[in-house]
Amino acid sequence: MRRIFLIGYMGSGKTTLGKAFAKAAGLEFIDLDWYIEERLHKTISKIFAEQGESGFREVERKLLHEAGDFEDVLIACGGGTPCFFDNMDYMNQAGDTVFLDVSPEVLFRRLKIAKTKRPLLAGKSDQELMAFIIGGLEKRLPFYSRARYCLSGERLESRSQIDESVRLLSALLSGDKQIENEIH
Ligand SMILES: Nc1ncnc2c1ncn2[C@@H]1O[C@H](COP(=O)(O)OP(=O)(O)O)[C@@H](O)[C@H]1O
Ligand SMILES: O=C(O)C1=C[C@@H](OP(=O)(O)O)[C@@H](O)[C@H](O)C1
Ligand SMILES: [Mg+2]
Repeated sequence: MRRIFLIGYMGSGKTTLGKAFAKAAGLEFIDLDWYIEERLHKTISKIFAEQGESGFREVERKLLHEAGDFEDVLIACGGGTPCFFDNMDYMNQAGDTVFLDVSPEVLFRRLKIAKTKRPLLAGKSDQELMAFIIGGLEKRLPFYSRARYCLSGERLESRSQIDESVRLLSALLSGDKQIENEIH
């Protein structure tokens, strides 16, 4: 039985790489944000607007546990998932956790064009967005760094880069020490 949790900042590529890796590995793919939206019949932005961030975090925790019961699954978390309650402990005991590591500059480039669906970023100017990413990463790294594995998520911009990252993740999870040396 395999259960993999992908974690990392917004825009690090959890959804993109998770979907591609699950397909290649024959695992079910669950994007936690999409799962929440389906179960509640509401967008993430609507949940934030109606229940505030604390309401969203309660729902996120509950549905993380629900999805975390499934077997042979890859779960792409939301950027904040590991940073609330005992979610990181839960994921580390339920399966393999992988932190997708991406620099603030690359996150900025990706998130600049994908702000609207992310309520924490909506309406921010370029300067505010960059400051928010740097500050957010600083606060969240202590949680992200508790993942069992770490992989660079910088190269996910084309089909061939995604395929290569799928290969690297597969080698990392199968215990290839050389890959661990390459990425650290
Ligand atoms: N080729 C690309 N060029 C620029 N941005 C991209 C490209 N592919 C994806 N993105 C953006 O980068 C972000 C990262 O992808 P995603 O998998 O959604 O990250 P996460 O799930 O970690 O937030 C997405 O918001 C997406 O819109
Ligand atoms: O970082 C965060 O706190 C969030 C990240 C989002 O997921 P992605 O990381 O997939 O964008 C989503 O869960 C919500 O908007 C909050
Ligand atoms: Mg996502």
